[in-house]
Amino acid sequence: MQQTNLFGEIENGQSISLPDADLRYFSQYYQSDEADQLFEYLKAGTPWRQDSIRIAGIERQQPRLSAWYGDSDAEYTYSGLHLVPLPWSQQLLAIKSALETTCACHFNSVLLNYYRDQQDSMGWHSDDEAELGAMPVIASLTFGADREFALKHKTRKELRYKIRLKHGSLLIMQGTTQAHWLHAIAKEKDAVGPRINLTFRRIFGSRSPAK
Ligand SMILES: O=C(O)CCC(=O)C(=O)O
Ligand SMILES: [Fe+2]
Repeated sequence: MQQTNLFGEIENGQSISLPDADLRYFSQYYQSDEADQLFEYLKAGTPWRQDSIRIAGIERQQPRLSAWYGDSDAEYTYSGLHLVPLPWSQQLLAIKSALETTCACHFNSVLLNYYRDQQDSMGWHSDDEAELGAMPVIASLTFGADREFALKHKTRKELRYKIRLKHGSLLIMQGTTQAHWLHAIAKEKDAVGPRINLTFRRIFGSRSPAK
């Protein structure tokens, strides 16, 4: 993790100012050698699955691999897919603890997504499921290839934003971001190497409160 200054802030955090959103970006939350190690560890050490989800009654394989870790009671359902968490690894717990200090908040689960190449993607969505509460804090870490993270406002169609999330970067989405904005990772035309993204979340309504 980056050095903190006297005020406990990470030097290179920057706010992305968009209406109705609260976004902070740390382009080098992990320095490249540590980010390289985490990428290799996560790629090789995660039991990746390709789940199917049901959209408008049609069953489709997700265009990426994923895995869900968390406290044993942090179950999560979206698009008809019910996810039961894998138990935390030491590495994921260490990352979680660093992020909790940075965000001054608690997480009880993490969704890992593995985009194998330029053909893998994630469609437009908001992370606004009821289990995440009204104004979720979502901490999104990226390892591996740069991919474009696109945002569009739900009602003000002229408002769009794109950022290439870098290896070792952290994007924090909080406040009203999920209520007002959609986000996506589009397929790309040119060849792109593998990318792993981790979104740390806090699921409410689990059988016991998050520690
Ligand atoms: O891969 C990313 O950067 C986005 C992942 C995402 O939006 C999600 O897991 O909900
Ligand atoms: Fe998302």
